[in-house]
Amino acid sequence: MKELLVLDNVSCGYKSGFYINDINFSLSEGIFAGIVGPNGSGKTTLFRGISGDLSLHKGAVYFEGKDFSELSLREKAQKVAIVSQFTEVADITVEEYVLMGRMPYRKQFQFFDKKEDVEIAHHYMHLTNTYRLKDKSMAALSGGERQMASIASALTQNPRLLLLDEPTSHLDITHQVRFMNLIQRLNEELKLSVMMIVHDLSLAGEYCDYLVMMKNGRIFEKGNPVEVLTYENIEKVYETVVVVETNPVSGNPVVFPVSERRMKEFVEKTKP
Ligand SMILES: Nc1ncnc2c1ncn2[C@@H]1O[C@H](COP(=O)(O)OP(=O)(O)OP(=O)(O)O)[C@@H](O)[C@H]1O
Repeated sequence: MKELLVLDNVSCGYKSGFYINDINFSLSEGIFAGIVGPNGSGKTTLFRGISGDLSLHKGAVYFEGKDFSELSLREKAQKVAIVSQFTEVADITVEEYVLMGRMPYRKQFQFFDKKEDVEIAHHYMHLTNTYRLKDKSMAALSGGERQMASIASALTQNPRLLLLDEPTSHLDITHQVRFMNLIQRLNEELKLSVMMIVHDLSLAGEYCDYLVMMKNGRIFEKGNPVEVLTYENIEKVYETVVVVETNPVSGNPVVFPVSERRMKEFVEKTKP
């Protein structure tokens, strides 16, 4: 399959000290990829390096074979859309906010939204169940609703790759699963490639084709969920005891935490 995104020995970070280093992986077109790793391991920094928000200290990011840093802002926005963890919101309506996703397609001196842009925005608002909030102010939405409006806005950009920074963090389990199913459908039906930062390892295992596991600014492991989500890898990276089982329906790995007390009892019971 064609390679969409290639990270070649990427290093980037902040003057104050934190850097991600030696990042190498490639994503094929149509992939649903996940980034996992503990708090502070560099997942968001990696996203910022890919999008060009942070300049690279070393290495390069290639998108469809071209050096991504050499594309114009407009070209970048037509290829990659990012939904970040904390969306800053102005006091504008949900519809106005979602329509902002069409900016990269506006012609110079085009001051009004074209009918086609409004249709595209409404289509994605229906898909994300945010059309009902169309006239509400972004500032008056719940965290989960705001996240869905951000997704709608990102989709109206018609990107080739959607980068999602912890999109399920504000959602209850019903909405988490609904959201992941929606992204899975978009991935399959629109051939939209997706890379998502996911904290819930079982969700990552169930939905992603490919995982990159980060630790202290480096890739600890990459591959399919079965290769990456082993209890040995998780214990080394998260310094937490877990049990990994196989989901009987999907065959994907499911990760269970084990409390300190139960672990002690288990060790006592199984002592020879
Ligand atoms: N703007 C910044 N300036 C300086 N340091 C930063 C900045 N943003 C993040 N960092 C630091 O870089 C490190 C990695 O942060 P990053 O946000 O990439 O981690 P993460 O894996 O996404 O974490 P989380 O799971 O908590 O969101 C952290 O130690 C953080 O404090």
